[in-house]
Amino acid sequence: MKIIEVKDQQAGGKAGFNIFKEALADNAQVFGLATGSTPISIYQELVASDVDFSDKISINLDEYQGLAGTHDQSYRYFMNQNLFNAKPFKESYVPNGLAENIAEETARYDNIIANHPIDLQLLGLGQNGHIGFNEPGTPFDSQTHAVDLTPSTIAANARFFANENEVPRRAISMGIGSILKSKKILLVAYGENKADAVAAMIEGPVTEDMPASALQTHADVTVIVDHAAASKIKNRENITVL
Ligand SMILES: N[C@@H]1[C@@H](O)[C@H](O)[C@@H](COP(=O)(O)O)O[C@@H]1O
Repeated sequence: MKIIEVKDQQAGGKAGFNIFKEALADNAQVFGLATGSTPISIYQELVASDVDFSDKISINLDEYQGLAGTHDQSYRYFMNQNLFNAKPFKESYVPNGLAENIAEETARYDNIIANHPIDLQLLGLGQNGHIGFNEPGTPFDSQTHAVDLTPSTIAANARFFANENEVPRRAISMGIGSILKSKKILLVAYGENKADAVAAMIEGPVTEDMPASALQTHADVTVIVDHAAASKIKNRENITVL
């Protein structure tokens, strides 16, 4: 893994933006995208730039079950607000949170991923080490699946809702197996509350108890962290400090 340590989220946004630019220069066609507060500074850099995604495809990691794309906490809505309205793609896929037949929806999504191999996958990191909504215990070969969110994820995501009761209990997520098929992966994490998960992801055992540790098995992963998120990494020789 290539580890880049930056001063703050703004600097992380610029470093992440450069990786998107490199991918575009390398003829990337399909971008795997993420939600949460972490990717916002990268999206701001993309929106402010002359980057053109109008002939590219995006595939998002996940969506809450039960929320329409027009709900202001749905991930479709988040993506429209933070990126797609300003930088439209030729096609932007997000799981359908209102799908009645979940098996059909997950199969449809797997088909989309199979038909559009992801060139660059952007990831945030849950405090418990989740990537997308792949909670601890998710098999490393998983495809798109329905997820029961853990109490810690529900509590962590409650900050975006009026109260914890309004946080959906279930989601649809791209699987770890699908994420690992991406040509290149960029994971971003900021803040002290991510420091344990960051260290475990990079230096801990590769175990399904720590979903992000699966990234140790991938050949092309870049991690962008701020000082606080990097603070528990033991081997500092591998870190490029910008
Ligand atoms: N499903 C998303 C993840 O994809 C994201 O990485 C995580 C961290 O969010 P934040 O970046 O706001 O810390 O939140 C949610 O659970």
